[in-house]
Amino acid sequence: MSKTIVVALGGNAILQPKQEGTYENQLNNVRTSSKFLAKLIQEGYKLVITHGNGPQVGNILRQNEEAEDVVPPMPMDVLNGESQGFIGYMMVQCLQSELNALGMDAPVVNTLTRTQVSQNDEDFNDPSKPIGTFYTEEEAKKLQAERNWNMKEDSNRGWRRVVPSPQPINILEADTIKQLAEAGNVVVAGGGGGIPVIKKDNGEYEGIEAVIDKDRSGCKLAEEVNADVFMILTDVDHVFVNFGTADEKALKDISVSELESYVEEGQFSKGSMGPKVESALNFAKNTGTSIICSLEKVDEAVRGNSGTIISG
Ligand SMILES: Nc1ncnc2c1ncn2[C@@H]1O[C@H](COP(=O)(O)OP(=O)(O)O)[C@@H](O)[C@H]1O
Ligand SMILES: NC(=O)OP(=O)(O)O
Repeated sequence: MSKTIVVALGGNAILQPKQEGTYENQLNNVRTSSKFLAKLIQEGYKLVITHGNGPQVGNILRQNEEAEDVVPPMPMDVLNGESQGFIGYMMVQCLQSELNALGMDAPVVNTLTRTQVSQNDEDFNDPSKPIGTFYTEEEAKKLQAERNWNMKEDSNRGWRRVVPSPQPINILEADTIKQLAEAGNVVVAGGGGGIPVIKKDNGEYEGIEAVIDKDRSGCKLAEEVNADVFMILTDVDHVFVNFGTADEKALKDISVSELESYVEEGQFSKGSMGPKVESALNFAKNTGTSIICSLEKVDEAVRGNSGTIISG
């Protein structure tokens, strides 16, 4: 039986920090990403793809705020839903066309996905999720003072607005996603970490304003669909220790306990590599193999020849 891989595709793969952010920019990036993802399908893996939305949801939020005098702004859970539709649409178009070009006829579907979170999550008091574009420190401090935005430095790449990012508890559509994948569909799901919802006392779900980290929700999704492998695709070939210093060292094959000791040293930053390592560790501890690698080397990594490969 063919193995199932859940892939979490980095926001960088859809919109790079230095790009303007036009539809054409993003469509081209998704087209390129699809070529790499199609290799996994060509090799016979069942694929569930989740993706980031940090740049996009930040831009949609900005559009809502700038136009608030003429169009009523929508809450952030709705904006997450919009970004799932927008990015999911591009992924379905590009991946389907790439598969057809390779002579494969697997249907590609995008599933609107909700992720349950807790309204008591500590990130609501100290937001950590960077969204939207990058600013200089001076611009960031001005925006913080004038617009009351919460601004933080993002992995030495500049300053960004941050919003609450609660831990995912449960992927509400997981069973449907699993059935779709088992039936031979390529499934795009849980985009932007899923639409954050809380469960009320009467058992109903209600949206809450936040952006869930897609690596964390991707791990939950991988657990809930019983994936064999959880791959986090980003723009670096490996996880590094002493990242950005003269002593930096790439991690290749690594055990859970060794990687945990680097986490305890504080090697991985909160808004970028931290959640990836945390999510990869959780999956490797409880379920299967985790791989953090670059999108471009995804097929090498799945064969064990690139990336940081974490096993129990
Ligand atoms: N220890 C580390 N090892 C590798 N990359 C790191 C590390 N710490 C921070 N990074 C940064 O994390 C970035 C990837 O995180 P992020 O931009 O959030 O990814 P994505 O958008 O692809 O999900 C890399 O481009 C790199 O600059
Ligand atoms: N939601 C999310 O994790 O987005 P990015 O990967 O773009 O930060």
